[in-house]
Amino acid sequence: MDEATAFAPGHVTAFFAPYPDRDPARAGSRGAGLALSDGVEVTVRPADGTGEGSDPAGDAGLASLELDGVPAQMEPVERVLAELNVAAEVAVSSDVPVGAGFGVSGAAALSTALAANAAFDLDRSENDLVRVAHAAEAAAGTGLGDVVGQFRGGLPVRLEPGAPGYGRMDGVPARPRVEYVSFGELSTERVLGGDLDPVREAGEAALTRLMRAPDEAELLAAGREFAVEAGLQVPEVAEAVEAVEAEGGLASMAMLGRTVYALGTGLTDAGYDAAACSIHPTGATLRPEE
Ligand SMILES: Nc1ncnc2c1ncn2[C@@H]1O[C@H](COP(=O)(O)OP(=O)(O)O)[C@@H](O)[C@H]1O
Ligand SMILES: CC(C)(COP(=O)(O)O)[C@@H](O)C(=O)O
Repeated sequence: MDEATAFAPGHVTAFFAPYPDRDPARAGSRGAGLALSDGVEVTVRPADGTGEGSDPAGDAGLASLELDGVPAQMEPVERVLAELNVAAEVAVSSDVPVGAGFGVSGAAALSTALAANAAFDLDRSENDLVRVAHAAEAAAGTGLGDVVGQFRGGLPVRLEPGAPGYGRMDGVPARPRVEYVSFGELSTERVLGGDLDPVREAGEAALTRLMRAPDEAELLAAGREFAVEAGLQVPEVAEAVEAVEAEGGLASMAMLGRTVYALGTGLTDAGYDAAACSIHPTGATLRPEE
């Protein structure tokens, strides 16, 4: 095939308990979040234009990457192509801001894996491609739980950490409208490189709370409590969450970004100029051939 395109939903983590591991396929997080209809589309094109199988010359990897038309770097994408042993040009376009808690790096890695498999006829299974993307993301230090959530869709719950074969998923059976406002980036690498004990403790408490009553309101409430307990809340987000609650709505902080998300019309009701989307029901997918 000349080229292939895949889509992965943005993934907002409501709360997480990180479990790093030397094996990046076993590394991951427990927690829960929201897979959004807004997300990331990736087109993969063989660098030599032939698209015939893997690259025996040994120069496999990323030939070039554009993010919304501008040359950019994304380590998880580079790692996916190196692991799949193909040389490709990658074009990423994102509906959601990068570095702001929507798991753009995980979505780009997962879409790249799905599209590269099609473009190069690699004959890998979906679980295998998810594992490659998950391990690339964990090894790059840009995320732990986004890829498996983005593959599942809905309101994914990570009961056990890790790629397919190691992790275990569940979900919250609801499909709310979601609004979000982003105030900017928060470094995932910096938080994951810091003291994870308080984050893990708060994440475990939030997961226990959610699984007692797994609905959308509890997901938001558990996320709100987690942000405070884990010491991750940032002032602009806290202010917006309070403004939404003052109008009777539910909001919380997107991990890990300076981003607030709300159910329904919570942010517009509080006077914010918010983006709106729905829950992505099925998760990441190859775009059908035209
Ligand atoms: N302009 C940019 N701003 C922020 N990150 C960028 C940009 N261009 C490329 N990147 C890459 O995008 C990824 C963002 O991933 P991450 O920090 O996990 O944020 P997100 O919350 O979107 O997943 C990183 O791999 C980073 O190197
Ligand atoms: C919270 C995070 C560790 C990072 O999320 P992001 O900054 O969106 O890449 C996520 O991967 C998770 O495990 O839940």
